[in-house]
Amino acid sequence: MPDPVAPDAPRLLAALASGSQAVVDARFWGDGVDRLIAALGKASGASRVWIFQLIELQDEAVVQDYVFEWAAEPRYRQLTQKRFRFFTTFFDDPIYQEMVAARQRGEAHGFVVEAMPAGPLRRNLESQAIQSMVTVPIMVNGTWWGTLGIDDCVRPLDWQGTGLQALRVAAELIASAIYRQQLTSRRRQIELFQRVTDCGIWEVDPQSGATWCSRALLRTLGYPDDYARLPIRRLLAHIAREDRQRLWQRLRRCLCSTSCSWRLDVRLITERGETRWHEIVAEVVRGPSQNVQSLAGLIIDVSQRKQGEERAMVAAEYDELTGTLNRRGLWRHLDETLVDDRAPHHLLLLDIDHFKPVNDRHGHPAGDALLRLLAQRLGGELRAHDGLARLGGEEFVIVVSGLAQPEVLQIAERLRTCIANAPFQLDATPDDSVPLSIPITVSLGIASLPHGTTRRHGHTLAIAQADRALYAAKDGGRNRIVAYWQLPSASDADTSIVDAADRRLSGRESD
Ligand SMILES: Nc1nc2c(ncn2[C@@H]2O[C@H](COP(=O)(O)OP(=O)(O)OP(=O)(O)O)[C@@H](O)[C@H]2O)c(=O)[nH]1
Repeated sequence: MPDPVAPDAPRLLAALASGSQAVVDARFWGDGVDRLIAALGKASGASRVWIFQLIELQDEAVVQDYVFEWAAEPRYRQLTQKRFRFFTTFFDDPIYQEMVAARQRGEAHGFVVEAMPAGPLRRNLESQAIQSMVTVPIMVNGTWWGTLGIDDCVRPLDWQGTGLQALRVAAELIASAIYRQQLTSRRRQIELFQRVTDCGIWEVDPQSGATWCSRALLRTLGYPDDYARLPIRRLLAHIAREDRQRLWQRLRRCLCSTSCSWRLDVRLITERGETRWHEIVAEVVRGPSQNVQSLAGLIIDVSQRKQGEERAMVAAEYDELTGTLNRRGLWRHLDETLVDDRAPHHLLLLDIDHFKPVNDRHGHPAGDALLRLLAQRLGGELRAHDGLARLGGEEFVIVVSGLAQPEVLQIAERLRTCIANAPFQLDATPDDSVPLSIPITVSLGIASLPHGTTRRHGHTLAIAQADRALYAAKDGGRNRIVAYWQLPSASDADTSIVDAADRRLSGRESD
């Protein structure tokens, strides 16, 4: 066996210098690596320089891919050979298994094949006509990413000393190029993700109150991309006042509990002063003693979704013909209004007198137009927070709060007269070629919304009592008001009428 020769160290160091410049200058990191390994190959006089990337480390084998190569002559080329595409090497040789374990620790190996103990590894190298080999692991961010290797198929090269140190530096250079490339591609992914999803990224340090916001979020809020400090209070000032309280509550609840994530819709005030709905998605990172170490997440522009939800809510809770609340909307309005259990609440049931002849004489479209005008006129007489709903047909419900019985009777009287005193002016319809003036009257039944019962029962009872009062008003000649408490048979315990009202409210009774 000829004596091993050492590679020419000064030439290797010069190659390292020119190669490292190439790595720094290259627009695409792979081009720089190609030039570095070519410089190393030429300076060492070796047959081949290669880089394997680690794909998967298994219990019994390692899967790698051949990703870079420089060859002194075409006959030394292996990169294009199919057998090196995602190839698996089994640990059937303990020397190889130990080598893989050492690579994970960042250790290099140099060996002359003829001096190796017999076994699968030596046979493998001999089958490739390799006389000597050196391998240096490429450690990216402390983890074995792949291996830089040099094969000599002509001489036994001895890679100790300066030669090996030069290769270690080369592996470091390659690792930093890979790391830079990983960071760039991660930044690109984040930017793309933000552009596509209209979202920003944020992080809060609960100890110091310091925040970090992604560029997109800073831009949305009107700060420069590289804005240095944005204290949490300043960040929260961009949340609409009505939502800030909810957000604080959620933050406090999360800090006191063991929950790890939450979501909340808030209105965000953008740099242009626009208010846009955003969804905050938060993830809590806790330490070993459950203490909150950081709070981070996304803030996603959901204004389009909110508009859709609002449109759906309007469609679900408002009457298509008149624009007033429908039955479902009335239930929600009652639920919200009756939260204040101390104020008196009253329910007025209003029904057009002899509406059928209007339809019969002028046609359904004229009847519809009249219902629309009636709703407008009633709305004009009511306060913004009074509820106006169409139960169906020509029957409306009005909910008034905070007024005593005499005042409620006055309101009902005002509604009755404002309708009876001025006929409704209708445009010409297919049935009537001239504009119409239709006088109508309405009858009203009034009931108090009872306190101290379950909501559902209270609503139903009030509707039933108002219905009974309305029936009395119709019976008494129409165009009049009757309050349930004025009826001789009035009794809060009268539940026989509730079932009928229940049917009416849940729409089981035909309109
Ligand atoms: N144009 C129109 N008519 C409706 C609508 N819903 C119900 N109606 C009509 O309203 C009329 C209600 O008639 P009735 O229940 O007999 O009551 P009325 O004629 O108003 O008589 P009283 O209530 O007893 O004073 C019927 O002709 C229904 O067809 C609607 O959405 N549009």
